[in-house]
Order: sequence, then C-alpha cells, then structure tokens
Amino acid sequence: MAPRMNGVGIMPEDTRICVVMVGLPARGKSYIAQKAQRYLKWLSIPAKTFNVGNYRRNDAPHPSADFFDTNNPEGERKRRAAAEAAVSDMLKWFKEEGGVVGILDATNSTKERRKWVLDKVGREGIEVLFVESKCDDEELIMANIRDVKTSSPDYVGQDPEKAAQDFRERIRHYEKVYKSINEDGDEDDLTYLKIMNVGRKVFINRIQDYLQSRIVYFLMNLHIRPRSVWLSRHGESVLNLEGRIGGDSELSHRGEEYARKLPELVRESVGDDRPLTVWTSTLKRTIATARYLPKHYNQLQWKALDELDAGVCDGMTYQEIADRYPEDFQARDEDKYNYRYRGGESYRDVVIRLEPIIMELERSEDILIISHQAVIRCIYAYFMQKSQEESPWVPVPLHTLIKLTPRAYGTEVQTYKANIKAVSTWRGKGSTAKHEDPAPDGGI
Ligand SMILES: O=P(O)(O)OC[C@H]1O[C@@](CO)(OP(=O)(O)O)[C@@H](O)[C@@H]1O
Repeated sequence: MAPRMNGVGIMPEDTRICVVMVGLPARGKSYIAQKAQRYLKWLSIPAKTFNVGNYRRNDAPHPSADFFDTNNPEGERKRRAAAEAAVSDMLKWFKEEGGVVGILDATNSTKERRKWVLDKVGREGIEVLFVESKCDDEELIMANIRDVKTSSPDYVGQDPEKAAQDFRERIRHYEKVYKSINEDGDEDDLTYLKIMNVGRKVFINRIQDYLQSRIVYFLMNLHIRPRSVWLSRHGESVLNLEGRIGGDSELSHRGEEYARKLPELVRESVGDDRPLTVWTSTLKRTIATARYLPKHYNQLQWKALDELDAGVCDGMTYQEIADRYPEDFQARDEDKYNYRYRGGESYRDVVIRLEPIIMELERSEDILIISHQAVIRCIYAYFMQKSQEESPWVPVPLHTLIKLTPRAYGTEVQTYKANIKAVSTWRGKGSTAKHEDPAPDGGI
C-alpha cells in the first residue's frame, strides 16, 4: 500500500490524531476545541471539529434535562447514536479527505465512553489524545452557563431563566456518572492533558510525538482573562511613498506625524491604567513608530515580526517586478499565499515563523504589535479565521490602529484612524499601480 501523505511537511506524513474532549457541560470544551482547530488550520494542518451535540440535535433539537438522565433509555439510545454518527463521519474524513487532527467535541465523561472511542478510533491506526477541561471555579461555570443559555441552539426562543435552570439540571445528570480521567487510577495508559480552570493547572500523561506535544503546548498556554491585541503598521515610510517594497527605510514626514500621534490613539483605546507591552519588528520603521509611546510600556523587538522578505525584488516597485520577472509577478497573483519570492519568502513561510508569536500572544495579556503589511495580514488571519486565498489580499491601511478582542466565539474588531494622510500600499490582482485605493469591502 502506498504510504499516506498529509502534505503538512512538519511531522511524519502518516500522523493522524483524534483529540477527544472530556468534561461536564459548561466547562469551556467547545471554546478549547474551536481554538485548537483555528490554530492548526492557520498552520495548514487539516483539522476539523465534530460536535456530537450537533448530531444529537438532528434527532432531539430541544431536549429537556431529563433527556440526559442515564435512566432514560430513549435519551441514552439517541445520545449513543449521535456519538456513533460523529465518530463515523470523523473516520470518513480521515480516510477520504486527508484529515490530520479530528476533534471530537462531546462530554465523553464516563470511562466506558472513552474506552469505546479509543477502541473505535485506535483500530484505524489513529492516535487518541484526550483533553479534559475540569473546572470548579463557580464564576467561570456561571459565565459559561450564561453563554449557553443565550447562544445554544438547544434553547432558542426559550425564556433565558428557564433555560439556565434546565441547563443546570442537565449538568446534574452528567455529574452523577462523570469520572475525571484516571480518577480511579485505571486509565494510566491513556494519552491525556487535563486542564484545570482554563490553564491554572495542567496534568499531562504519555504524550507521544511532535504534533501531540505541539497541541498540548498550545492548549496549556490558553487563558480566558479578558484582554485585547492591538495591531498597527509602522507610519508611512520613505519607500512606501516611492511605491517600493521591502527595504529598511526611515519614516516619511507623515509617518513621523503618525508616530507622534500613536500615544494618543493608544490612550484612547487602551486607557491609562492598563499595562501594555509593545512588540516591534527589528526594522527602523517600526522602532521609530514606537518611540513616542510611554516609557513605562515594556518594549520588545522580534525578528519574527520583520516584513515578508521579497528576496531579489526587495526595494523594487511592483512595476519593476512585473517588467523584470513577469512570470513571477503573475505566479504571485495566481497563488499569493504560496508564492515565494526568489531568495525570499511566501506568506506561508511568514505564518510558520510567526508561530512562536501566536503562542506568546495566547499566553499574554494586552499587547500592541507594530509591524508590517504582510505580517499583520497573517496575524489578522489567525484571529479572524481568514482563508489562505483571502488573507494575503486584506487591506491593512497605514496610520490606523486595530484592536482585536477575543470573545468566546470569535474576535471583535475596532479600528482607530489617526486621520493623517498616507499612500495606499494595497495592490489589486493583476495591477502594477503604485498606489491604489483598497477594495471597499473586506478590509479591516
Ligand atoms: O504582499 P504584498 O501585498 O505585496 O504586501 C507586502 C508589502 O507591503 C509593504 C509595503 O508595500 O510592507 P511595509 O509597509 O512594511 O513596507 C512591502 O514592504 C511588502 O513587500
């Protein structure tokens, strides 16, 4: 048989993992699953979540709490059927669509259920990584219950108070049969990560390989303390003015004006009393843009935040590139994400070198990143789940501060304009124009 290929390139080609979520309702399992999926997909690792609740809803769209009582045979049968359907779709996805990380999002709260998944999935040569979210922090649980009663399709159109009461009742049914992984000491063979109170404490057991440890490391770094990430390009540079890409030029007069205005924009958006850490690239234009920010902000320079390396095209205008390397110019328009400049980088390369930045961002609280057009597109794509086709074309205007606030399901975006004129460096497909106005839609 020909060896299986996952095409990802950063791990053995036959690695396949099923991440099995474990935990009572309202413990943030879906939040964790969604974050893991977003991270993996951003790294081009085919990942998909199979939510058993969605399968169950086909059969039982608005069940009352009694449905989840293990003494209710009808409920038991339907819940079992939903789990079977989800696992069977996942196995099909691994086999037919080249899936690499499938996430089974369900409570999987009994030893029997975990054993069943392990047998069924393990038989196909797929590794099983259990991820349990345990939580005894009443405030966190209440916040999750509030979230569920307003957003769960199980309770649409219902009185929110009744929904919350019913949901608590449902949790009680689960509590009666719930066993935390290896609670009795007889699940020591399982590969698992146990996360207590969203990252305050973690236990890991028998992690086997690179991809597993990568997922585990990412999940260990998650936290849900409220925070935002601010993004800004550097102020307009001398090369921006000339329509030249790359380089390491100084700011233009207007770019300098933006640097002076930035502290005010930041104050307006961040407030005075929040400690902020500022990350710049190692290029002059981002460092110069950060230099009037308050001295008590911690500032760090990251090479990983330097602009996409345009290789032999560094310092050229788009017109010059189109004249000298017409085939390259066209190839880049056809597949901008994967096109790698001669002697330089592609967007895909930039994403790979930004991975430690994303990891560090997940661990951190308020951060302001001052970087470059391509780099900001890649970071934005992570938070906003932009596809590889779309992300390299997102307009990121100069002299604009972008605030991203992660929420339970998705990221909120706010923009603050400095109202200081700047050239547009956005270029549409097929065009060589020096400066264009970005497409009216799809921009930040
Ligand atoms: O991928 P495209 O759309 O060419 O955008 C990236 C380009 O953006 C630029 C500006 O044109 O970034 P920067 O603002 O950091 O100077 C170029 O240096 C860089 O090559």
